[in-house]
Amino acid sequence: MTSPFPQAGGAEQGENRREAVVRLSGVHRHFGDTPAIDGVSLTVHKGEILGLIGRSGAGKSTLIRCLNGLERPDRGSIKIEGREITGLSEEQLQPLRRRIGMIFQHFNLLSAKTVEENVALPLKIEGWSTEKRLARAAELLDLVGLSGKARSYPSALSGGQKQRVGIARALAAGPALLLSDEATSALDPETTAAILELLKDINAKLGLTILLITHEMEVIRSIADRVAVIDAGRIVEEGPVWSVFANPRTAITQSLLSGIRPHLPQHVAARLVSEPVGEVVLGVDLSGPDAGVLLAGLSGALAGGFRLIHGGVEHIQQQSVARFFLGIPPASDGPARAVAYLERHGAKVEVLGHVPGHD
Ligand SMILES: Nc1ncnc2c1ncn2[C@@H]1O[C@H](COP(=O)(O)OP(=O)(O)OP(=O)(O)O)[C@@H](O)[C@H]1O
Repeated sequence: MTSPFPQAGGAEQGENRREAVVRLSGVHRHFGDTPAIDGVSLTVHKGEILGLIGRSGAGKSTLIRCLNGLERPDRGSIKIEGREITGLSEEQLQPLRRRIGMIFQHFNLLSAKTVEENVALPLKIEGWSTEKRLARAAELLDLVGLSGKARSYPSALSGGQKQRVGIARALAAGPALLLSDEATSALDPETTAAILELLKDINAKLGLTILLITHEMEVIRSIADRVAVIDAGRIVEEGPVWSVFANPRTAITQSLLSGIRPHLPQHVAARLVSEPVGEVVLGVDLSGPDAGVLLAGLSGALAGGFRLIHGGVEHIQQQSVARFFLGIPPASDGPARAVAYLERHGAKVEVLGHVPGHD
């Protein structure tokens, strides 16, 4: 049987890496005075997982609706697999919509149909025979780890299982793109991790291209290759996930990251003063291979030592991304030497203030 999936595979995948599945150029969609989408240019490359993150009202839903042709941009271009969709009629859009599989926050399963019927439904629309549909549904349920549930009804499933059915259904017709719209927002952390792991697995196994819409940086960190940050209808920052985590340039990205990046503990922050009394507190950001060994080196370079107040090193896409807070004794040239040492090793250092009493 030929596979309905876009195939992954060594060299072939490497060559296709930069091929665009979706390309938006200068897309605008205004509602009265509200620029819901305000000049968005964004490309989703074949085989990648692109995370699109933004706060409520940033324009994510409008962008999705433009992508599947439910909303027409005021201007700009949207290409799916190289084909311009903005001028197409409803009828012309139908086959293109089927190139995009979608999964949703609330799963959107049909409660009166069994799991296998839900999964097979898109194939009915494609005109597949019952036998072929059920065989494909069985294959997909196996892929998402739900082989034993084919005859169950959605009401008998957990949230995580329902989303697995949603994923199987979205993949049924062999889409070019899987669009995940807040697909884990209704799930607990453990189930979220399992579903994200499954998406990552399918991406690796099948080379499936995924556009992941979310308001949670945690989700982006777990599985995305690249991230684009949308704010007030504009893409304000875009890049490899590790790079944006290591060096968020905009206030909105910093704010979206604030919940999951180490920050100076409140009780220390409350005691910070600007006058040069007591220990100097430094905020240090560093990405790259040196992050893990930097502190050992700093220890050797500073006669008076230092205090690790908070923070650590995490690994994103095989890159180490470090963020920590140090207390340096004020004596002699310790703080200046610490800053010079850290900057020499590529760290971004911020002098946050002094903590009186910590001498
Ligand atoms: N049909 C509409 N009519 C008028 N304004 C709209 C319409 N759809 C969206 N908007 C406005 O466009 C902006 C972007 O909305 P959108 O729903 O795309 O944001 P979002 O990022 O998806 O938010 P959420 O995460 O809350 O769903 C908001 O200011 C919203 O009020």
